[in-house]
Amino acid sequence: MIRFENVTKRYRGTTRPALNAVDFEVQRGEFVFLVGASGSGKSSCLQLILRAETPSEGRVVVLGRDLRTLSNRKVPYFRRHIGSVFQDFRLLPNKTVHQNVAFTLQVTGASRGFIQQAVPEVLALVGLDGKEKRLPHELSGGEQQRVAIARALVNRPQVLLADEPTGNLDPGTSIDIMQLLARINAGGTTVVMATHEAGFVDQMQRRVIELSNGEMVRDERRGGYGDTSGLPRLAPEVERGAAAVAALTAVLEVQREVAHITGAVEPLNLEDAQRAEAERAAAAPATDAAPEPSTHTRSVPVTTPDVDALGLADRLGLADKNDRDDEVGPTS
Ligand SMILES: Nc1ncnc2c1ncn2[C@@H]1O[C@H](COP(=O)(O)OP(=O)(O)OP(=O)(O)O)[C@@H](O)[C@H]1O
Repeated sequence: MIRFENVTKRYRGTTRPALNAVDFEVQRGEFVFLVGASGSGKSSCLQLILRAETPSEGRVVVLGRDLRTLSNRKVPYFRRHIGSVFQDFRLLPNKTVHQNVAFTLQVTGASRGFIQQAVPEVLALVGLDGKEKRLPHELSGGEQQRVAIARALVNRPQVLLADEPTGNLDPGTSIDIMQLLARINAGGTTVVMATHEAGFVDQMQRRVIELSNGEMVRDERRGGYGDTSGLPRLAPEVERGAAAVAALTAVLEVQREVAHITGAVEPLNLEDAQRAEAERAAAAPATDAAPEPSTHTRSVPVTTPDVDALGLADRLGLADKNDRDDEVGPTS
């Protein structure tokens, strides 16, 4: 149904190919996830299937047509068999839900009678009955994506391409959209979806094609997302540094009060301490494990005051000595 034969794609003005000698075949009715880090070539694959781009080398064959030999004049007819949805929905803002979907049929010259029948049917399929007269801005993100899916399906395409279809949606809405795509696939439509959603890929256990720097590095029948190290994530060091600085600030406050009472404390320079903490955090290997309490907070040269007596212990969480391992700083 879709075949990439040794496909290389070089965009004008770039040195590294976006796709390099990629080979795979998708059978009718399959659900295929395209995964890989940003820039690995997922969208380029979808653009080639849609004939929005052409390969620099190799062949792309879709629905039995070699897209190299497909004339520009025939591309709109070819695309009627390929539905596509994108992260940003791409709806016509001044047209209602019904008009957005009907528009696709109007440009292909469908009869009025067919449009009147097909549009409500496909809107019901995606769960949008009753919302026909709404404008896109009167819909939630999930509903807008459903309109885009309805529009992609109204021609009853054999293939549905989805480029990060849940990328702009909250987790709950994303699950609804994934369930809808799975249902469409169960109805016989071949689905090829580029995604960064590791959770969905892991749960659905469908075919996974993984790209890395334009090379196909995995093609697994029932796969998971695999290596998530390429996904953006918060650096734990920053959290640890923030917690340590909060602890240092607290200790400084104790020092100041102790100094006020006893006059016996060496002043601690917060900037020096922060710099030391930053250097320590940078030197420490990144880890997902719960951060160790900063050792800096324990080596501050405070002359043993009776902290409890200062009335600050409870406020700083120092009263119970058994709770030393508690993280300092924001906890949620
Ligand atoms: N029209 C273009 N002109 C030049 N370079 C492009 C073009 N489209 C994509 N590229 C480059 O091709 C490479 C692959 O991009 P592509 O969009 O296919 O990756 P992707 O895996 O879909 O990324 P993302 O997950 O961020 O959408 C990137 O280096 C990108 O900069």
